[in-house]
Amino acid sequence: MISVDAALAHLFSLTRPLGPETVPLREAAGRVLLHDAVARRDQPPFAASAMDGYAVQDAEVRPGARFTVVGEAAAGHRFDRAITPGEAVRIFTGAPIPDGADRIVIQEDVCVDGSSITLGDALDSKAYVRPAGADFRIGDRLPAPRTLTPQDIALLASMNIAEVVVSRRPVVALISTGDELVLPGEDPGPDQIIASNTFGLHALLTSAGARARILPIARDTRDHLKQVFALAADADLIVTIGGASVGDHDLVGDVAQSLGMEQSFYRIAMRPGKPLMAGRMGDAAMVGLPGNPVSAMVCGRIFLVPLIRAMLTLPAEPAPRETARLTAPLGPNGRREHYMRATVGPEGISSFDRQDSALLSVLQQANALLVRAVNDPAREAGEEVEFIRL
Ligand SMILES: Nc1nc2c(c(=O)[nH]1)N[C@H]1C(S)=C(S)[C@@H](COP(=O)(O)OP(=O)(O)OC[C@H]3O[C@@H](n4cnc5c(N)ncnc54)[C@H](O)[C@@H]3O)O[C@H]1N2
Ligand code: MOO
Repeated sequence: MISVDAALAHLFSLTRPLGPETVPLREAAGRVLLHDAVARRDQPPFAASAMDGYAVQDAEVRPGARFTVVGEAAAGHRFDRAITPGEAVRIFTGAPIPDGADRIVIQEDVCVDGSSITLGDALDSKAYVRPAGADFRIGDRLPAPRTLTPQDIALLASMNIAEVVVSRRPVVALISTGDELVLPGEDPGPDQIIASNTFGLHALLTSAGARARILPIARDTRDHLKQVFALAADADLIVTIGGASVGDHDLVGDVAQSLGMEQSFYRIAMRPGKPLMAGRMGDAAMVGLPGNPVSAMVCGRIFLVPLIRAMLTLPAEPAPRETARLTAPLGPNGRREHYMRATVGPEGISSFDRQDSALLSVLQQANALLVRAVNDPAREAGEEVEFIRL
C-alpha cells in the first residue's frame, strides 16, 4: 500500500497538460485560459458621463448659475464642438463628454426654462465624469492560466476579444463493471442494482472541466471487458469502476494488463478507496476505482479532480484542505488515511456515525470529508481537524 500523497504524485506523472484550442467567447465559460488575454482598446475609449444631466465647465458651477443649452450628447452620439463659457450640453449616461466640459450637473439639480437652465441651491458635488481608460487600458492583461468565470467573459468581451485560447478538455471514458449493474431507468433483475457512482463521477468530472463519456457496462467476463476497453481508444483518461479488489470476478487489473496497461501502483493506504490502481494504457492514463459507491466518489474527489485540473494546465496540487473544530470526540485512526463523511458549519465539524462505503445517502448529506491522518490519535471535541469541502 502506498500513501495518498505518493499515489497522487504517481497519477500526476501519468498525464501531462493537453494543449490548446481556440474557442469563441460564448463557449469559453468554465474553460481554462492558456494564453494571457490582452485588451485591444481603452475602456471607456473617451471620457464619458456617469449620469443624465448637463455638461458644463466646473469653474462656472455655483448655486443659481445660468447656462444656455447649445446641443445634446447621447451614448453613441457625441456633441461635435467644444463648449465655451456660459454654455451647457444636454447629456445622457454613457455619452462622450464634450470638449471644454469637465463636470456633469445631474438633471435633478437643474431648473429648465426653454433653452436655458438654472442650477439649484443644493448642488451635488461630484463631477460624474468617467475618465478614458478608467476601467482598463489597451494592453492590460487577464493572466493565464485561469478558469474563466462569467465575470471574466464580460471583461474579455469589453476588451474586444472574440475568441480565446483555452486548454483542450480531457476526454474521460467511464467503464462500469459488474453483472449486477443496470442503468438508471432500466428494469433491474432480482439480484441487480443500479449503476450509481458512474453517474456521480460523470457529474464530478464534467464539473471539473472534463468531457466524460459513459461507456456500456462491462459484464464480468474477460472478453466483454476487453470489448468495452476497445471503445475507450480516443480517451485521455480511462476510468474503470469496480472489479478492482481480490474477488474471483475482479478482472479489471488482469484484463487491463493483458491489453498493455503498465501498472504504476495498486492499493492505497486510505479509507475508503484502498483497492485503487493506476497506470498507462497506450496514450491514455488509466485509473481503476473501487466499486463501492462512496469509495468511487471519494477517490474521484481526491484523485480524479486534481488529475483533470493538471491535464487542463492548472497547478498539479491536491484537493484544498481547510480546518474546523470538532463538535464531538473521535476515536483513534488506524493504518489508512480516513476520509470521513462529515458536515461542517459555523458550529464546527461532525462526522456521521455510519461510515460504510456503500452508503450514498450519507455521502449525499455530507458537505465535507474530515481527513484523519494515518495513526491519528483520539481527538477531543474542540480540537482542530482538517477537511475537504464537497
Ligand atoms: N477479501 C477482501 N474483500 C474486499 C476487500 C479486501 O481487501 N479483501 N476490499 C474491499 C474494499 S475496501 C472495497 S472498496 C471493495 C472494492 O471492490 P471492487 O473494486 O472489486 O468492486 P466490486 O466488487 O466490483 O463492487 C463493490 C461494490 O460496489 C458495487 N458497485 C460496483 N460498481 C458500481 C457502480 N458503478 N455503481 C454502483 N455500485 C457499484 C458492487 O455492486 C458491490 O456492491 O472490495 C471489498 N472487498
Ligand atoms: O476502500 Mo473500500 O473503498 O474501504 O470500501
